[in-house]
Amino acid sequence: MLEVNKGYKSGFISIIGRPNSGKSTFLNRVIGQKIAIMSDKPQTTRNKVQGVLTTDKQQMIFIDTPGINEPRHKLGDFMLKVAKNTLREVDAILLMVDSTDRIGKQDRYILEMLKGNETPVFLVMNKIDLIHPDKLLSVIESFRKEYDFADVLPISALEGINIEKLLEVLTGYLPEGPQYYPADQVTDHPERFIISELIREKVLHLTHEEIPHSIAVVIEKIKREEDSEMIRINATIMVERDSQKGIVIGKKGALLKEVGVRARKDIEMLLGTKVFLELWVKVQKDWRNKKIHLRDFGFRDDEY
Ligand SMILES: Nc1nc2c(ncn2[C@@H]2O[C@H](COP(=O)(O)OP(=O)(O)OP(=O)(O)O)[C@@H](O)[C@H]2O)c(=O)[nH]1
Repeated sequence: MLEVNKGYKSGFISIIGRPNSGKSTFLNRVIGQKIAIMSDKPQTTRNKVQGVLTTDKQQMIFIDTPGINEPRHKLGDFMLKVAKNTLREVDAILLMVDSTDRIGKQDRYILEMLKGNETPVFLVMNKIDLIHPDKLLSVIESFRKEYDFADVLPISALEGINIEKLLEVLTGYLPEGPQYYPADQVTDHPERFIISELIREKVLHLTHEEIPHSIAVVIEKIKREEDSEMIRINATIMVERDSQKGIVIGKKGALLKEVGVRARKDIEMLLGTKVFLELWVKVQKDWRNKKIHLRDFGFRDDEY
């Protein structure tokens, strides 16, 4: 699942902009029925995953970046740093603007925060259904004077104008990458995080120093078996190097098996039912670079 298939693209996209600019309307429009609203993410998550758009060619993960819209005095230095770091690590940023508004103090504040950041920023001029094209051009001009946008994309989130075009442009900026979320995932499972942590804990316990804490466990599937109380869980342990894969699997699979036995016991306690746990180990070279994102997905990071 998390292997990078050649040509498959995936990435994290931060949607920022003033309140009322149409961010929610946009997300609903983009993702519609396909939305996987991650409303039950653990409270510790910093950036909320708002929706995942999966096709056979790409996966776009839209995240909310708290703190961006706040005036500076309301933010601690730490939060500000966190927000800035996030914006540096996503693959694209959509700055959503209500085209009927003039550029304002808050927009300037956001643009100021983006300066020096190399992530492509797209100016999304929303609500074009409400504005004359001539006026639109002058508003765009006032924004472009302030920032070097990767592209300017006029849309109407409400009426669905130019949405496909926007996605197409965005796709061009996504890197090749794995499918982070299963395609069929409609809602996130609240126990998902705890289960992944239980498995991760067993791996770390049984491997000592050789395996860094940055390993992650991705729960691919949690499914109740038909006609039985048994729950089937498929999980992948992500490591960074082949050598680590060998360690986690162990001689003739002994270590992985032990991880499975111990984790299964705990998970059965947690869920109060029999569990069939299937574990895989995969090497994902770029894993560490995606660390920030993964933390947002509910993976703990002890170094943070
Ligand atoms: N005419 C028109 N109205 C829109 C469009 N997009 C959003 N709106 C309206 O603008 C208002 C604000 O939209 P939201 O999607 O809630 O805005 P938001 O940016 O998510 O707002 P916050 O949650 O406060 O940050 C709503 O009444 C929407 O119906 C559009 O393209 N055209």
